[in-house]
Amino acid sequence: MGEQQVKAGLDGVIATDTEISYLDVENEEIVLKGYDLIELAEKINYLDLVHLLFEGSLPDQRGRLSMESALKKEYALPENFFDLFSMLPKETHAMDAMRTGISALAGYDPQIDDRSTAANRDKALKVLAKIPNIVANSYHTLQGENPVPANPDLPYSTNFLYMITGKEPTNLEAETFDQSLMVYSEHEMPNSTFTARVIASTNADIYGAMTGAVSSLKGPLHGGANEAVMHMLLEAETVDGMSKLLHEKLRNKERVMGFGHRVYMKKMDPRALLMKQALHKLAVDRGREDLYEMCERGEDIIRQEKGLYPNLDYYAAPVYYLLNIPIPLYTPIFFAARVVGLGAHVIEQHANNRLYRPRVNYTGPRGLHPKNG
Ligand SMILES: CC(=O)SCCNC(=O)CCNC(=O)[C@H](O)C(C)(C)COP(=O)(O)OP(=O)(O)OC[C@H]1O[C@@H](n2cnc3c(N)ncnc32)[C@H](O)[C@@H]1OP(=O)(O)O
Ligand SMILES: O=C([O-])CC(=O)C(=O)O
Repeated sequence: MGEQQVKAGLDGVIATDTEISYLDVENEEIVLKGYDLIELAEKINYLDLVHLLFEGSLPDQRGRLSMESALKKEYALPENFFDLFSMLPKETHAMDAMRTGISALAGYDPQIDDRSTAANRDKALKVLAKIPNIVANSYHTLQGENPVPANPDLPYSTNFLYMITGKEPTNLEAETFDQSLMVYSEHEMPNSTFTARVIASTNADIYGAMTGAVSSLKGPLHGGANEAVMHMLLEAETVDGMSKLLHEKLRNKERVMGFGHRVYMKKMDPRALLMKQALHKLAVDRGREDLYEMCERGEDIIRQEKGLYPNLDYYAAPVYYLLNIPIPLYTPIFFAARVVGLGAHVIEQHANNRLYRPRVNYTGPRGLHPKNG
């Protein structure tokens, strides 16, 4: 095999054919099954989008109700499941607790070794049904709080937010949270989706693929950035504080969390723009226009100084803050929203599988020999 040029970070490398989604950078469109994700996020709700990704079409009223009722039947976790979380050290990060929960679900699924599209869809729906319970209640358990039981009278995403905060959300809160789940739902081939597909390509099961994806998503260069953004905003405290902090970070050549993207790099992430608008509405509602102004100031500075634009995590973080969501749950929520996208990718991988097994450009020594004895 002759030497081939390595693309660091597989930048620009095409990993697979897919019918799920595509980042059309030229036209600034995130294509999801033929639709524009932003238009979907403005017009439909999260469960409609789940229907689109799993069934291939937007639902009518009957399809919507039947998907919601199928999910509700699967809300409950196996008996004594929360004991798992009470055994973990109190310091365990919410992402690690969630990863443990998803991994543990594998043993309860009699269909685990069935990789057919129908069985994989059932399994992905089960994870989707149970993920609000795992995210909210692994956290509550680790905090020494009582689990918040699901309220099946609420719509799926409203119930998710309710289980996190323990309070029934207002319409504005519920709609904003639902929209955030939509913009986080699927994004072509990020590191976590690639991880899931690589794992699935060994014919491993969907729980294994998703557990691996959680580990990938936790990293601060990926999903972990939303938490880091909120810590930065809290450290900055004020609009002027934001200027000071960012200039200091730039002087120290630090990466500023929530900015830049492998694919958008020179353009604003359209999902960030939608969350920016959502933040404005919430900030006005809460009398926290200062938080919105801090974010705008940060956006201006990083564009002027580095030519970089915010990604989704930059504006999702303050949105979650104003929804009274604890910061350690920001990345688990990102993952929960992405279960649908990951599920679709594992289904597609198993339906037309070839093992991922690339080669290397070896740069180490050759011809060495161990000494005898
Ligand atoms: C929803 C999501 O998961 S979106 C991603 C969330 N992650 C973040 O917000 C973390 C901050 N951002 C970053 O670290 C990067 O922009 C990434 C990881 C998202 C993309 O990285 P890559 O495509 O690999 O770009 P790379 O790391 O090579 O950066 C290219 C250049 O831009 C600079 N750069 C990129 N992002 C940033 C940033 N956020 N702050 C400061 N400089 C940056 C790099 O320092 C580098 O400069 P150099 O060429 O002078 O060394
Ligand atoms: O696409 C990426 O590399 C990261 C990202 O924005 C996402 O996963 O939503």
